[in-house]
Amino acid sequence: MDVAAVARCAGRCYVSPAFGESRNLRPSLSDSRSLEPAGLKFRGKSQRRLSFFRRIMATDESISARRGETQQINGNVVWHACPITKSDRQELIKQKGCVIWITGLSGSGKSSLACALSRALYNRGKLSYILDGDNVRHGLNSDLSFKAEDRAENIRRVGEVARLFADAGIICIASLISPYRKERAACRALLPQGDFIEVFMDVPLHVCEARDPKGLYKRARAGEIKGFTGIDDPYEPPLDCEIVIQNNRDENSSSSLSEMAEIVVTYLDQNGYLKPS
Ligand SMILES: Nc1ncnc2c1ncn2[C@@H]1O[C@H](COP(=O)(O)OS(=O)(=O)O)[C@@H](OP(=O)(O)O)[C@H]1O
Ligand SMILES: Nc1ncnc2c1ncn2[C@@H]1O[C@H](COP(=O)(O)OP(=O)(O)O)[C@@H](O)[C@H]1O
Repeated sequence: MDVAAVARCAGRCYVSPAFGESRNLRPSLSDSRSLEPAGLKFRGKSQRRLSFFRRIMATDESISARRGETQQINGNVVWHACPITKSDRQELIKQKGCVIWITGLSGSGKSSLACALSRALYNRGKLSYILDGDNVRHGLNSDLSFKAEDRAENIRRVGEVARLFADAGIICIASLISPYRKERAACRALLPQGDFIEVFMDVPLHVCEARDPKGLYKRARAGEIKGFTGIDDPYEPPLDCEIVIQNNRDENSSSSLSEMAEIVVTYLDQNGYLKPS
């Protein structure tokens, strides 16, 4: 789909102009980083070994972007770099790792879009993996509730896992309510600039509530579920996300799902994620 086609969908979906051009924005890395500010001094042979170590570390883009020069050592734990880098992995699978972060109310269509997007990418021979809030809460995050601190921890963990997938070269699709701006911003900050693509499912509460596929809104209205997002718990819509999708069709139209997926695929294509760096 071309830009004009994206514009034709503008009633429901649009790409934020503020972010539409964000390609190749990874910070340039220099070999000048040093462990010395962290208190380590290397001289002679050790200095040469350190140069090699630095060279390896400098190729690990996502980690470098995330951790400052002085943060390669965390207490007694030293970052262990591997000479096979993100770039190597991306070259191998002919795509660029990134995170598509889909946020919105329960029933807004996050999981549906995630699946449609994964299918659309698969059809183009691109590898993606979905981290869905519902599913992750069955395993990794099964210890977390829906109180604010636990939602924050849920989002933090998924953000960290998503970063690892992106570092693997995979297009990671995270679909969580993720109601708080601060936590979404923290996940964005884990990735090199441009590699966190936030998609807002902009669907009014009454539409989500009318869908109510799991009957949760009904139970929340009846007071059986406390702290339900949109009912008696907050949702903070993004102010500056890359893509907004107004998914408020009520009919069971699978074509709208594939159209929405195509909007995201177009964004990825135009921003260079569907080919190696
Ligand atoms: N209290 C409360 N508030 C909101 N949602 C609730 C709640 N309790 C259970 N559920 C169901 O939990 C599903 C997963 O939520 P998330 O992990 O995405 O939520 S969060 O990001 O931690 O806020 C979420 O899935 P989706 O409906 O797919 O959004 C809900 O169905
Ligand atoms: N564009 C769409 N076309 C048809 N049905 C949709 C569309 N978007 C969402 N739905 C339906 O709305 C309900 C909620 O979607 P879902 O993806 O489970 O939302 P969420 O993951 O945000 O809770 C599901 O029954 C889904 O089939």
